Amino acid sequence: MELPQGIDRDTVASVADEHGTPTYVTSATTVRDRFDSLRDAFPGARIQYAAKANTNPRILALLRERGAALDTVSVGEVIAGESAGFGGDGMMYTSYAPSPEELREVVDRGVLVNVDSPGQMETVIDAGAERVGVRVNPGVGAGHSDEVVTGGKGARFGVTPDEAAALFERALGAGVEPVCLHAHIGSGFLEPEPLVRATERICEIVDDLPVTPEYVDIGGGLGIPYSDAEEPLDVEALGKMVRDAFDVDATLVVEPGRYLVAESTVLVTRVNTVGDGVIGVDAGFNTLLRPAMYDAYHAVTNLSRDAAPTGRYDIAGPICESGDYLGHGRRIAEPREGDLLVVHTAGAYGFAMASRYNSRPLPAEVIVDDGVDVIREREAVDEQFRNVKLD
Ligand SMILES: Cc1ncc(COP(=O)(O)O)c(C=O)c1O
Ligand SMILES: N[C@@H](CCCC[NH3+])C(=O)O
Repeated sequence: MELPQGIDRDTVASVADEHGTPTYVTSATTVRDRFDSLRDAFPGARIQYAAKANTNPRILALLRERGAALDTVSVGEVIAGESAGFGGDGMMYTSYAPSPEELREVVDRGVLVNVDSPGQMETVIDAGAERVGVRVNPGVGAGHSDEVVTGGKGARFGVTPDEAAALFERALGAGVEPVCLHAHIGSGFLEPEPLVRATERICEIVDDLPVTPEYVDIGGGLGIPYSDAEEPLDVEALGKMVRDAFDVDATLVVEPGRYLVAESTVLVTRVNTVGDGVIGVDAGFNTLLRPAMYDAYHAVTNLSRDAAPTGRYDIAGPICESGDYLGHGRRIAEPREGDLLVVHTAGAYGFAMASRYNSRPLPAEVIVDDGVDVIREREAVDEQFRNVKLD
C-alpha cells in the first residue's frame, strides 16, 4: 500500500527520529484531495465533516478553509470546531442521550441541534433556540460491521418518521424554526445502494413533514478501501445517484468523517521485540483501537527494509492483553528490532479513539504540507495524572 500524497519514506523516518513513536502522520494534500472529490461529486451540497473521525483542530481548520461545515457530537467537539474557526452557523450537533446541560451549552454557542427525542426537543425550546433539527431513522442501515450500523430496525438512533413530523409540529408551535431533517445510516459501506435507498426514503419522509426544512442531511458512512484488494467507492457515481434520488427543495447535506481523513494518515511505530513469528511494536490498541475492536484490517509495511516480504508475522502491541494485535499473519520484510513499521489508513477513528490504557500517554500527531508540523505534541507521561488527588 502506498503512502499518502506528499509523504515519502524519508519524511516518515525523520518524523519518527525527531518526534518519536508512535506518531500519526497526516498528508494535508490527501485531506484536500478527498474534500475536493466530494465537492465535485455533490455540487451545491453542504459537505459537513463529522469531527468524531479526527478531531484535531488543525485538520478541522484545513477542511473549513476548503469550504466544509462541521458535524459535532459533544461540547468538546464544538469547542474544537470553534478553535478551528467554525462559527455556530458552520456547525451542527447530533448526539445520542446528551444531558440537558450539554444541550443548553450547545444552543448557547449558537450551534444547530439535531434532536432525537421529544425530551431533547423540550430542552432545546427551553434553552431559547431559534432553530432546530430532527434526526430520523430512515429504516435503512449499513456499515463495515454490526457495531457501526446506526439506521434500520433495532437501531437506537433517530425517531420514527411519524415522530419526526410531530417534533416538527412541536417546534413550529413553540416558534422555533425546524430547519433540518437529519439521518445517518452507519459507517464504512463501499456500495452506493444503501445511501441511495436512504436518500429516497428520507425524501419521502420530508414530503410528510409540515414544512420543508432548509437542510436535508443524509449523513455520512462513505467507506474507503483498507487493502489493495478492496474496490474504492465511486463517489462520482454515488453523487449522481444521490442527486437523482434527492427530489426535495432543500440543501443536501452530506456528512462524511472517514472518507475525508482515513487515507490521509499513517501511524508510524517502532519494533521493540522480535520473536518467533510475532513482533512487538510500541503502538497497541491504546494507540489504534480498530483492529482489536472491530477486527478491522489495516495494512502494515516495514519502512526500514527494501526487501520484498520475507515471511508472515503477527504484529503485537505493548498492552498486557492477549488480544492486543494490530494484525495477524502479515507479509512484510523481515523486521529487526529498531525497524519502523507503517500502519496505513489510520486517519479516521485512529487518534480519536486512542486511550491511556496501561498508563501509556497519548501519541503525537504531525501534518505534512509545505513542511512538517507537529499538530499535537506527544503527551508527557505525567500529564495523565494531573487530575489525580493524592490526599
Ligand atoms: C451522526 C453521524 N454523522 C456522520 C458520521 C460519520 O460517519 P463516517 O465516518 O462513517 O462517514 C457518524 C459516524 O458514524 C455519525 O454518527
Ligand atoms: N469508530 C468506527 C466508526 C463509527 C462511526 C461513528 N458513528 C470505526 O472505526 O470504524
